[in-house]
Amino acid sequence: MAMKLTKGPVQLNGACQVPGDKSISHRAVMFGALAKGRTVARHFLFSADCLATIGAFEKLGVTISRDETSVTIEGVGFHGFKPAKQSLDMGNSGTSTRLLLGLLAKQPFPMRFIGDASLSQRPMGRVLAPLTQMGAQMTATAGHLPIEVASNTHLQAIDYQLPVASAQVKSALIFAALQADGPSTLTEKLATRDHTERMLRLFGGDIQQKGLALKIKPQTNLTGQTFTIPGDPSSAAFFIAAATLLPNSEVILLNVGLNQTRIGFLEVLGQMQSDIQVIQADSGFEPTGTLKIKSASLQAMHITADMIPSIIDELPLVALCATQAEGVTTISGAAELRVKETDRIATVTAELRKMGAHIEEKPDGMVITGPTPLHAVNAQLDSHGDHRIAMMLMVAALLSKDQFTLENADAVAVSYPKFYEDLLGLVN
Ligand SMILES: O=C(O)C1=C[C@@H](OP(=O)(O)O)[C@@H](O)[C@H](O)C1
Ligand SMILES: C=C(OP(=O)(O)O)C(=O)O
Repeated sequence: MAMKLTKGPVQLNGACQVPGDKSISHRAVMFGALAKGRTVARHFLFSADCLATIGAFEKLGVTISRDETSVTIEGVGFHGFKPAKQSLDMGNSGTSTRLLLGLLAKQPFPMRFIGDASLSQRPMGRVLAPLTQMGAQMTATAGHLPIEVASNTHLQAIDYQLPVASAQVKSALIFAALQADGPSTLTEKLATRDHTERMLRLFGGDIQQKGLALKIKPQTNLTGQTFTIPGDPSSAAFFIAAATLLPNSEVILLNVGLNQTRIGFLEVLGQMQSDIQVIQADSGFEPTGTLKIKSASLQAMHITADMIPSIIDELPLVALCATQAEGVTTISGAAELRVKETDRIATVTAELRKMGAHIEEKPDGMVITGPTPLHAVNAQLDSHGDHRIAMMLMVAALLSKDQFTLENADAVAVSYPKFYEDLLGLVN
């Protein structure tokens, strides 16, 4: 599908509530299935990625029902899954694949994991290596999907230093460690999103944290819960960027997740001199709040490796903001961007260059010189099938005020099916 707009607007105004957090929605289904009893997750994100997680559990015999905004999971416990008659199709979702490989590493029946063309090129060795060390029986083709998981009845505890900063790897190993034969220790290089740890505690589990080290005891007695999922800060980021960059804008975003491991984009924009007011709400199992964003003139900044995990999914937008900021912005230590839905260093550079941006590609980041006006006419913008690139380019195209076409615009279905509707609803 190609998105076409005939005339770019000049400002964004109004209030919006972005859909539920993608990372937390995946985990709600996973913990809901593993627990005993019923789980109800409100403000659930019904996007293609989360539907892949739901579909996998349904194939494993879990009953999951939904209404417009919530999902209900009838938990079966760690030992209640039934052999799937078909392959488990992970679609485009790295989170579903990696977390489920850990969660399902000890089942007394074989499984086959498959995914779409993009997912089938993404590295899975990062979870297969430690899971195999724990005793899981998994076979991939050169570290990629499809993956055959053999029947397995034993997992050994592990003491593991994560070589990449990845919440997906950490979470896969937490799920496996819950089913191991003794306590496991996982140590991170940099703090990554901690939604798995928080949700484990919410479901009655225990996980000890000391600095960057996690200690997990074997435990399979989780209890179903009812809770509300906060708005996804990574989806909110598109509105934050658009309101900041489009002059005379003022946007209020309600019920946005403000977990410390996810607010790097707010911190980066703050350092770039944005105008964002954060009103914290009462903290539940995940902190949330309201954001009020006004237009601002941005200044360049240097983004280094230690900041990357908390802005990993927002980096395409950081690059866009940098094209409008005064000075030279550098992003380094972000090589992980190369193994996302697309090589996001390459796609961001290529697409924003088409619009006239000054961006230089580096092996682990980008160097962006601003401010430069962006032009979308005849740019033939293309998301390359990557949802975050599609949404970033939509914001970039609004800035250009030009008529434009965005190829593969429907990629937004992966994390935010109603993105265009919500964004254009604030345009005036
Ligand atoms: O754990 C998660 O829910 C996620 C972790 C991150 O991936 P990595 O762990 O591969 O960095 C992030 O990019 C992805 O969108 C969601
Ligand atoms: C990288 C992402 O997701 P996943 O790894 O789950 O495909 C993302 O949503 O930007």
